[in-house]
Amino acid sequence: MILGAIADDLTGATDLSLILARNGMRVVQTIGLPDDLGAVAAEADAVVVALKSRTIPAEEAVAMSLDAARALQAAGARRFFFKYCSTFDSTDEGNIGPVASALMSHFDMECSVACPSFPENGRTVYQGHLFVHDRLISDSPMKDHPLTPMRDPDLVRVLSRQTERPVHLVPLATMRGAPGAIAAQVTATPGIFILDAIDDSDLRAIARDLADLPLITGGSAVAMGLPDIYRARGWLSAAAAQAPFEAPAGKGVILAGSCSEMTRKQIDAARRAGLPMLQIDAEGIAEGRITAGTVVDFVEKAAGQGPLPPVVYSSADPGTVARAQKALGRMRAGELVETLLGEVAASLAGRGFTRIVSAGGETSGAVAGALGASALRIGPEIDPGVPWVMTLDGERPLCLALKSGNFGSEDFFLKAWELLA
Ligand SMILES: Nc1ncnc2c1ncn2[C@@H]1O[C@H](COP(=O)(O)OP(=O)(O)O)[C@@H](O)[C@H]1O
Ligand SMILES: O=C(O)[C@@H](O)C(=O)COP(=O)(O)O
Repeated sequence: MILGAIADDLTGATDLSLILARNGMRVVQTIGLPDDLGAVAAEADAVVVALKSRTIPAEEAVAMSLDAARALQAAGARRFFFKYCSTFDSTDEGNIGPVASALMSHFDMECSVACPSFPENGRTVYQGHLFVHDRLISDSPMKDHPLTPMRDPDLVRVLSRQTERPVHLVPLATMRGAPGAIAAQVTATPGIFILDAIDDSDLRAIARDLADLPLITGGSAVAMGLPDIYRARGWLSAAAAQAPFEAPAGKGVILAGSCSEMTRKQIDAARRAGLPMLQIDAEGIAEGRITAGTVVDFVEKAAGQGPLPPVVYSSADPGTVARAQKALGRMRAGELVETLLGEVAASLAGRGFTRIVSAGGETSGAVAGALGASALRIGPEIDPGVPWVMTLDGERPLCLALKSGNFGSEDFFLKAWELLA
């Protein structure tokens, strides 16, 4: 293994795994830290460990991430990547700053870099400011995210609030300067450097200049240039022929806990296309009106009535979410929904469902956790950042599509199904 990556959520890990696989690395993604990481790593150029550390208390996220780093190191990783969201999802308490800083200390580094840029999905960084398509992030729907509302677009300022290390900017002019210019700036002063990056050539310049940093932190696309550099050094084994990705027969379901604008559009598109729909909500779960049992009954009946998978969604507009959070507390409202969707997924898997689309990072973490999946193989790409994946453990393989809330086109749910057909 060359690259050991630590991702702060599951959909983010899948996104990174897809980019590395697309660029020719043999990738295995784990969910949490399995006991046999060494065995998993023996067959891979990169291992991506998916944590669920984005919104937990910072000290827990640090401890979890350090455990992952130590395990990846013991399994032979030579370079490390800390993956977080392309929308830099975090709060003033963390967890990007505390985890990046702790990993830097672990690897004995005075300086490293941070960059969420993902141009293919419309995330760019200019003058240290994060844009989502044509808007500053603070003017995008991310300002109303249920757990990590992003209301400051200046990443130097955002990260400075999360770490005591100095935070600096590498401006676009340096990013596009002569080879070596980025490395020269980054290694001249201690601290974490936010990197401007507005297209893929900027991301490839990061790999060219910084592939020898023990740790790079960023969104998935920041890793896109690393496989070519490793290959040029003869570090990658010739890719063995991959077994075809054959989805197991069985019924399917779509579970959506993301409240992002894009997921809500995807739900509307699914409704228009005639998919059976069930809306759930946090207060209904808290009051016992909605249980895993009632939801599973609906899904089983609906799945028996036609070829299209049923959709269960808690996705709601910011006003509705805010009311639930006021009544129940922000974290509790989220946990109620996540736990229920996890229970539903596990129950359906036990009843012969083999294809599950899950929308939302935290949601997908809860769903995969409840399914007991611990390792995934990356399959065909549905939309940028979202592949079908197959569980590698358990008695029967399951096909999962773990969709970041913001990713995918409006017809994502339909497209996902067509791809398996
Ligand atoms: N109706 C709702 N009321 C309150 N919280 C909700 C509701 N629906 C979903 N949530 C919570 O919002 C969070 C969405 O986060 P996540 O699943 O990561 O989606 P995204 O990928 O869009 O960030 C989850 O914790 C989820 O349980
Ligand atoms: O970088 C990204 O945007 C994604 O890989 C990601 O981290 C997704 O997080 P969620 O939006 O919470 O699914």
